[in-house]
Amino acid sequence: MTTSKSGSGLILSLNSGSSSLKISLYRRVSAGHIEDTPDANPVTLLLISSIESISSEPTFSFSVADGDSISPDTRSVKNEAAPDIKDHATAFAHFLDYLKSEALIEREEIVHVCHRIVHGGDYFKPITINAESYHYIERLSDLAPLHNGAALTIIEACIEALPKANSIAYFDTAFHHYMPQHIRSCAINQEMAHKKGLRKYGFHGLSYAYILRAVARHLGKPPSETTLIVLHLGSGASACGIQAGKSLDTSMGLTPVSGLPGATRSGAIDPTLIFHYTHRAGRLSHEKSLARNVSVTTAEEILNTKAGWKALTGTADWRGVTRMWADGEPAGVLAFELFVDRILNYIGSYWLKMGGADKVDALVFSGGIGERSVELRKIVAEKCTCLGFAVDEGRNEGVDGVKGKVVEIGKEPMKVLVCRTDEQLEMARECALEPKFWQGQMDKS
Ligand SMILES: Nc1ncnc2c1ncn2[C@@H]1O[C@H](COP(=O)(O)OP(=O)(O)O)[C@@H](O)[C@H]1O
Ligand SMILES: CC(=O)OP(=O)(O)O
Ligand SMILES: [Mg+2]
Repeated sequence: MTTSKSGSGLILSLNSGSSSLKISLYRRVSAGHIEDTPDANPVTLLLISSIESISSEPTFSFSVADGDSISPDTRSVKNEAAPDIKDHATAFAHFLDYLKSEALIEREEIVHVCHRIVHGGDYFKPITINAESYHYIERLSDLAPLHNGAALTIIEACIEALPKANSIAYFDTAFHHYMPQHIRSCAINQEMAHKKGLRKYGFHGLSYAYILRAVARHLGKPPSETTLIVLHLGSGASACGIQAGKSLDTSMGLTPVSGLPGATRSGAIDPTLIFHYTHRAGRLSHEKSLARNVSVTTAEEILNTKAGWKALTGTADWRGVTRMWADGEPAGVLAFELFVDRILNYIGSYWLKMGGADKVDALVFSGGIGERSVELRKIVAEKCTCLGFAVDEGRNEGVDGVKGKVVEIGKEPMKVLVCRTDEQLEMARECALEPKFWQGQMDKS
């Protein structure tokens, strides 16, 4: 264990996903050694923890890191069911209790807590949490019903448990801030659109920023010259066309419900469908599964929590869907084929928009499903053969056994990659590189 009780400069990074809470603790390296280059790694990982399947069968895992790698044989490795966890706030409380019981660090050593906030609205730079920014993020909760409210409950818990630490919000939407106007705009009355902020924002931006840098490094190119089609496939799934280091287009929209379907989300549908689904669409929902500070209509509640592969198959876990598909169960076959079909919509679109084989450097899979589903990667790549993408079966099946951030699974001519995304590291890195967050901090490392 590399933590020291006397040291300072610890950064806690919290990533509230729709089905998970991922937590990493880092030490900022000595300020004298920090370079702000795309390759700089200004933090050292100390420990990592995650709570997955929060709203179904929660599991808690905790590992102590050895330098930059996780050492699974250390005494504090845990991976167990955690039935006491009900939501993100209780997940975070469970983590803090475990940290305390292991006495690995003094909580006072944590200087900054980085929070992944999915919807940042007009904020596109990290911002310290104060009353004003807290309320701004709170007002956006209805535009990310599975995320912002849950993240705010964790911010509150942090302020209480770590009163000396500074809470900083990092936004998923920031990476997409400079999407061209005609791509982020909707074909509606523009006066209304501007007044109410009705446009495409895009999400998973911390993940895309991390992937861009990791893949560019792998390819030996500057990020600003790297063009990728990236699939971030998890409980929330999205695609992004990254052109010369910038988000050109992405599949999620005003909220994370649009684009690809997810574990409990519908993805893009005809906007009038919901009025034919229920005559109560516009009424306020009283659904208890959403965070207490989220207030949405029945339509939004249905499309966010009662759709996706959970609605199609009864399970929100892609592993279960894959089993059903492999067994030929009609519901599993429908969910699997539907997901593949929708993914192809975006690959084809971004391929065309970004100039095809001459320009696109790679197709990248990431997120809980993209990083782990051998079957999904194989079938998506097979469907993209006409674009020059192909997967090497042995490499595709062997991904779990290969270390590193980026794994090659393709065959010539086009690159197909798996990137193990790390939103926590993306936030901690930005935090460590931002001088204003460290002014007045003694560098004791
Ligand atoms: N071995 C696996 N094969 C396929 N899918 C997996 C596997 N392990 C986890 N998953 C899927 O990944 C999803 C979680 O994705 P992740 O990106 O970690 O979550 P979140 O969207 O909450 O951030 C789970 O719901 C599960 O369906
Ligand atoms: C934006 C989003 O859907 O995030 P996640 O996949 O982490 O739930
Ligand atoms: Mg996620």
